[in-house]
Amino acid sequence: MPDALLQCEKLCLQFGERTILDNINLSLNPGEIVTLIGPNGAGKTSLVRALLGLIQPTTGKVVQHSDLRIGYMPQKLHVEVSLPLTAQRFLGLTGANKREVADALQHVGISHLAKSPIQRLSGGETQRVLLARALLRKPNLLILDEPAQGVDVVGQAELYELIGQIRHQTGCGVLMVSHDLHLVMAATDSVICLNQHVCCQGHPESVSNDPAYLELFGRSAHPAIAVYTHHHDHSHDIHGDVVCGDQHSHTGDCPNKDQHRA
Ligand SMILES: Nc1ncnc2c1ncn2[C@@H]1O[C@H](COP(=O)(O)OP(=O)(O)OP(=O)(O)O)[C@@H](O)[C@H]1O
Repeated sequence: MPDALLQCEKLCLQFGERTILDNINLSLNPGEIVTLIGPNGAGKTSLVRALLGLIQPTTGKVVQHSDLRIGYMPQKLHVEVSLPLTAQRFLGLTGANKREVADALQHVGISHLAKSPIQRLSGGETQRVLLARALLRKPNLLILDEPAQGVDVVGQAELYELIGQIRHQTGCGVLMVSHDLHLVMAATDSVICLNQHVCCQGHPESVSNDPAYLELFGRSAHPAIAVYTHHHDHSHDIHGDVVCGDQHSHTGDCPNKDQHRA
């Protein structure tokens, strides 16, 4: 039985001819926060879906701890506008009883919104409801897909702080997908910079010495994340494939392609 909550080894995913994920190795331990970052289309959600068992990797394997209980928070909540659904009732749909729902709402700091229709909640409040729903599963692993999407900067910082508190209180592991790198840097133990393959990974401080992130996202587009000054020895074509200096591609005969996966 592995000690890690979740691991994947040499995971590759193809859709048709297209390689979406290439040779991904990942390990997530109890109490650890790991954040996946990468540009749009980098394969972050696909990796999460493969880890959740929702899609089958083309090759490689996912190993889940036998005692794994995942609480999943999706990117967005889609609810019919005309549906009369309070936060309390929405959480009750999980099968949780009133006490459990009240505790979950309190845990995420929105007890006062229990009777509010969820369609009227702000972006940050809605994300907290989704987090409460994930917590009702009593998870030992939280998987959060862009938890601060649609939330203002102050709300984002509060949300990441809350996630950190939940980790400390419950000891759960956390795997996040995020574009809020400047905030996530302070909130995560480990960063994985993904663009089809793992471009760089490690402690936020060590990753910040590698230019991969700036190269992927563009310094001028995201000045707030200029903390990322890490070294990167290759670039990507429009499909996300690695392009060497001599224009050989990742899937072709690039002589250094194994180094590029480091
Ligand atoms: N079922 C599918 N069939 C074919 N291609 C898919 C499928 N699902 C995702 N893709 C493609 O895989 C690539 C990676 O998508 P994915 O959603 O994993 O990226 P992402 O990093 O999460 O992007 P974003 O930051 O925009 O959410 C995209 O080019 C997407 O179009």
